[in-house]
Amino acid sequence: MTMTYSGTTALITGASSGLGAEFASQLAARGSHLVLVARRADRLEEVAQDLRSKHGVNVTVLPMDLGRPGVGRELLSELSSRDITVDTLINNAGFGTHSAFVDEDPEVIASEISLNVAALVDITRAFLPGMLSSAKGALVNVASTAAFQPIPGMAVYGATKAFVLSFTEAVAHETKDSGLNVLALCPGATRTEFFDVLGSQSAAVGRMQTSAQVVGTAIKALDRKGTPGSVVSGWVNRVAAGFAQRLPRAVTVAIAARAVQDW
Ligand SMILES: NC(=O)C1=CN([C@@H]2O[C@H](COP(=O)(O)OP(=O)(O)OC[C@H]3O[C@@H](n4cnc5c(N)ncnc54)[C@H](OP(=O)(O)O)[C@@H]3O)[C@@H](O)[C@H]2O)C=CC1
Ligand SMILES: N[C@@H](C=O)C(=O)O
Repeated sequence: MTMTYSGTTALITGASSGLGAEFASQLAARGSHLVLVARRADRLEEVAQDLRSKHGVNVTVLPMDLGRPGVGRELLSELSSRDITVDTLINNAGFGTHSAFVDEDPEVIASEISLNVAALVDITRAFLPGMLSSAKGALVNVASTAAFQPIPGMAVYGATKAFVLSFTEAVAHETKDSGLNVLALCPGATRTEFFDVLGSQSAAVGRMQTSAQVVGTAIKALDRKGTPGSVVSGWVNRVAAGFAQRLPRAVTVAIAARAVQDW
């Protein structure tokens, strides 16, 4: 059953680059109006202008730092004041850190948890009631294959993504009869600005996918009758995630420690 996005509105966090910009592009191509959020206003405007002219959809740009308490309510009241109702929410903004935990900067890891976990939960809580009553859209939370095992060298990042996966699958179950499709998207290494922000390319495990492949996986999963609570992008990543869930925990930690290099 193909989802109909035409005439609905999607709020996408982290839409100034990478997977967020690609979600914006694929949803606009299906006729969805957009609300784009991230910190870099110029990059959001570039994405917005391109999609307005290609697809004739309404695109609202909200430059905002989401790594602060209360962002869910702030976004909701800003959009209510503009009479914009959100049918689809793509919680995509996030970043990673890569070093031994003892060497991590306490302020940076606090921001990482605020953005990857606290903001995602807060924004979901703020918009879920409206999305449940609309029942025309989807909630997609971007987790990672990092969610399937502890990752020495990326301890905080892996834990934030394990949270996102667990949280989203639980919400998917709670809302399964509501008409809202809820999905945790688990990409493996993907060619975006993620590894530049991380400051290391050696944390990329396996063959890189493109943003188009990863977002295509999510859109396809949402189109399926009986959308799963989570989906892993790419068959190699699916096999690896399957092993990670079946092997003894000590073995998966040791494998992850070797796979993520230079920490
Ligand atoms: N690339 C990969 O290999 C993988 C990525 N992921 C996940 O995918 C998601 C998207 O990352 P990806 O596209 O790869 O990386 P990018 O670095 O390209 O995109 C990250 C996005 O998040 C936004 N962002 C970062 N910090 C904030 C903030 N404080 N407030 C608001 N927006 C913010 C950035 O915009 P701006 O700087 O303008 O604020 C940007 O739009 C993340 O959750 C990441 O963990 C998961 C698995 C693999
Ligand atoms: N899964 C990616 C990040 O989330 C990675 O391979 O590092």
